[in-house]
Amino acid sequence: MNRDPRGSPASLAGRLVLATLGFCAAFTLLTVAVRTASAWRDQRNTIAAELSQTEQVLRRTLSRAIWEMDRESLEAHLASAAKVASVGRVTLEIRRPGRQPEQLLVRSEAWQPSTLVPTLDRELVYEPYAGAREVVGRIGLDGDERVMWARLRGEVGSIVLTQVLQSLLLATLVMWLFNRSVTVHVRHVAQHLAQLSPENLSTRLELVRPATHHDELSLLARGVNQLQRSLSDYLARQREDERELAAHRDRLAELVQQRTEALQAANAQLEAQSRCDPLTGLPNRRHFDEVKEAEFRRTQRSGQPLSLLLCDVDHFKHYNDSYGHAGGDDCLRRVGQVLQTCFSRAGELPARIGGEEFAVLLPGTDAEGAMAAAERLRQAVTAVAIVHEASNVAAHLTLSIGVAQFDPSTMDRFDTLFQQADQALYLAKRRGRNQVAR
Ligand SMILES: Nc1nc2c(ncn2[C@@H]2O[C@H](COP(=O)(O)OP(=O)(O)OP(=O)(O)O)[C@@H](O)[C@H]2O)c(=O)[nH]1
Repeated sequence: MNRDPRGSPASLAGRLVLATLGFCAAFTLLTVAVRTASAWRDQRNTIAAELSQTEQVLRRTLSRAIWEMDRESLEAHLASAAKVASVGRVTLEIRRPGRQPEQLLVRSEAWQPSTLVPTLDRELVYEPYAGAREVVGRIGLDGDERVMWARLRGEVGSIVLTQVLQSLLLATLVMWLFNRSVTVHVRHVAQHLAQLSPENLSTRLELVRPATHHDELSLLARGVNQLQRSLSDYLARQREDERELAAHRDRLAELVQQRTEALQAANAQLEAQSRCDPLTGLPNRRHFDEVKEAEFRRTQRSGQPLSLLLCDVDHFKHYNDSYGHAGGDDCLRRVGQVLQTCFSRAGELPARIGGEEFAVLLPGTDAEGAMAAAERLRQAVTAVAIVHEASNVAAHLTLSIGVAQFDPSTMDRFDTLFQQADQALYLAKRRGRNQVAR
């Protein structure tokens, strides 16, 4: 059950009953006041009627008793009149010709004069024979206020009792009807709403009562079911959108991955191409320069030997002139293949460093080893037998090779080693080409 912020039960039926009781109490007060005023009037009229009735009963007998001077009878009648409940006092004035009027007075015990109760005052007339009417006295009757109040109290008590009973019965009926037709269903709706979750939105709200009832509660139930349907549709759409979004996200991630891999491959290719001579496929001058410095420093640190071969195609200008530039390119390509074949061990670095110039870096190889390797290369190029008719050295293409070994005592830069290999190459050229010099 919901409770208000102060913790007291927030019962609609309870509040309705309190309001009904409050209204009934005010209505009862008003009704009691009106009915009491009416009862007051009725009581006065009743007492006036009783006084009049008493006077009518007494009139004749008293008139005769006065006429006949029957004092005993007079007093007896007066006493019986005083015994009537609503009569508080009886006053009798006796008139006789030639005499002072005489007054007889009978009153009930503790009677008090009051202006609230009715009184009655009549002449007494006696008619000893037809046509002879004579006034023999007066009779006065005063009502008894205490009797009127006692009767009024009884009547007001019954009025109050019936009104209170009526109010209580009405409040009970209202509460019972309200509980049965409203509170029970409102609680059911609240319980249904409290148990709702995205998983059970399809559970319809059904009021426990005949379906023929069409009122505000039916509207409420219809509204709740409509809202549940809308929410359910909305959540389904949202789930579908999320699924699509996730699929798009996965596809996007896949595309990004593919693009990244393609970019990385392209970068790697560019990186490789930037270090590769496109004509021969050998490492180019840039790659050679990077590696040579690293190997030079490593040799300085480790004390391992390091040798360098500088190779130059003999009379290549004539070759170009004889077989054209394309033929020259093809020739360079074949020389490159020979270099790659001869120096394929780990650490060996053959490279094209100029037009028809090649270099070979040989880490861990001393001068003798380098000389032998250079000779093997020279012979390998000769063995390929690339026809070079314009050469005055041989009928085939030849190589001149300069060899130098790193000497830590005299060399502090790679350039020094390079210069020494270049001088050896120059020497090989000068000695007649197609040879290895040191
Ligand atoms: N086809 C071709 N020719 C090139 C390339 N690079 C340089 N050359 C040519 O190679 C020739 C080198 O000639 P030189 O420097 O005079 O040397 P050489 O003719 O080999 O004479 P020696 O070295 O003294 O034997 C030049 O004619 C250049 O044009 C190239 O990539 N392709």
